[in-house]
Amino acid sequence: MIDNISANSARVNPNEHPTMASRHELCHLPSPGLYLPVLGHIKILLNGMDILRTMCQFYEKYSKDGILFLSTFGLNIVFVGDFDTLKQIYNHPDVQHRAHSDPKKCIFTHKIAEDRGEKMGPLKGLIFSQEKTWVEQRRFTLRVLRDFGFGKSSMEELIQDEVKQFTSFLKQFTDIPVDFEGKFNLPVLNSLWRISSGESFEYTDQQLVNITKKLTEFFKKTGQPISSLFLTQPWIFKLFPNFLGRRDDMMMNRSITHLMEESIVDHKRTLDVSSPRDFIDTMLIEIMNTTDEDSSFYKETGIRNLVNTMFDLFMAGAETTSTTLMWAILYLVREQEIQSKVHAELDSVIGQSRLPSLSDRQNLPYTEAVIYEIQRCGNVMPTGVQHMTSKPIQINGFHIPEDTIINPFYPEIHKGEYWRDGHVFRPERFLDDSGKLKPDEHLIPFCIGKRRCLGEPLAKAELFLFITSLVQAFQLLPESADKVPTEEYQTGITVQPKPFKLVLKTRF
Ligand code: HEM
Repeated sequence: MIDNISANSARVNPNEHPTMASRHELCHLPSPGLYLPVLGHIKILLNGMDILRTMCQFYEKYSKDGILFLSTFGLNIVFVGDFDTLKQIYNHPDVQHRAHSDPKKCIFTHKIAEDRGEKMGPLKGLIFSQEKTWVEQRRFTLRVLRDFGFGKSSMEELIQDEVKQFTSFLKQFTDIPVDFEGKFNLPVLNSLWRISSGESFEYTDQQLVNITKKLTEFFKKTGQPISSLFLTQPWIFKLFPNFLGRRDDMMMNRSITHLMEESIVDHKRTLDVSSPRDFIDTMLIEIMNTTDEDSSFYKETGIRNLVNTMFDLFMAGAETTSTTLMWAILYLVREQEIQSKVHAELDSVIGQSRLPSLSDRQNLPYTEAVIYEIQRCGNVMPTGVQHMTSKPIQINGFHIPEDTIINPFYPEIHKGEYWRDGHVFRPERFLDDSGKLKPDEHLIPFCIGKRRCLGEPLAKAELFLFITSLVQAFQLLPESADKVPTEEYQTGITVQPKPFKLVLKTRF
């Protein structure tokens, strides 16, 4: 059960910590016990470097009714590992914020704005905005992306072009051990960039190769507990500006902002209001037509929202999709029997003379089930994206104060008790007795509720077209019989497989 608490119930003392609920209001929640000011739950810090493994152990040992409260370096987070509880919470109108209700107290979003070189303050764009700005930006982005591509055949053609280019690029690596790390970043990013800005990059574009590399590093680093210091102890970074490589992060963020700004300037110069070409043109026209000063599309505010929304699409869409594709390759290499079944299904439905298309999906239930299983086991965002309560709520009998961070806990949602053999890669769990695809609402890689992933249709199309086209063209083999890649991972916001090599053999 989830309820609102009446307006006069316990409120947060905003002086105690500027970004989150106070300690005494959270200490009744299920947690690993001893919880010190600044350091937080000391057991997390004593438990070694693998934060994800530690969290799984703690979830098993200390959670109650799907709830676990953890604090590291003063960052207090409630994790939810129960599907039904998460469904209620993430649909709740008072759990749709990303940050503190008072913009002055959003250290998290101030940091992001500062990193991006944003002079107009925090909460711009899509992922990190809330309330009016978020509603307007999300509605607009969904509509425009739908008109320009998402769910349309034009989107499919763009991705297919990219897949073709990528498959022929890979032909130079056949029959030798090859490391795939980073190889999906550019084609994935190109599909997204083509849809939103009408442009595309060369795979050899050094500036872009560097940005994608830095973005990957940034995703890895930000998932570590020590990175909580950014949010809770900003004074450290005033004293030591390059602590934890913060200056590099800022440079990386600013080069992405710069890329967006340049593209917007180019679009402004060549804009024809009667014939918008892409997302940027359409938003520029919306900005030109907006006279309401409170609108997130008004004049310079509108431009800054455009820059940040573009940044958000780039950031949210590239790393998640390419990491999922890395897990796809890993599981296909590990599971040769499953790969053979996919080959057989693709050969019988599509053959060799044409590329797979989205309309083939309905005739490829086994392949679709394999993709579901890749998303379930790969679990690329183990703690999703944070939400914050804008009012106190009651969950499963627990009081959660206003301005508390809430994250999903995917290792439990995607691999826990519900799935019985959740740690086994078994696509058949998504098929019924007659071999038809059997989706399961507990599989939620794109999350659930009002803020669920906005790029889901694009991501699903990319996963399907990249995976099927690669398997159609190649046999993916381990480097040698005794070097089968393991499911070992590198933690961060997204979880990547540890680097491994495979051998590609051309099939036709
Ligand atoms: C396999 C690929 C992907 C996965 C696993 C994924 C997963 C997620 C998750 C878990 C969230 C958080 C939802 C929440 O806060 O409740 C999210 C949000 C978001 N995703 Fe994705 N995503 C993927 C691909 C994409 C793509 C391709 C795009 C870009 C077009 C995209 C754009 C976004 C945006 C803009 C948000 C923020 C939505 C909001 O705050 O309203 N994602 N995604």
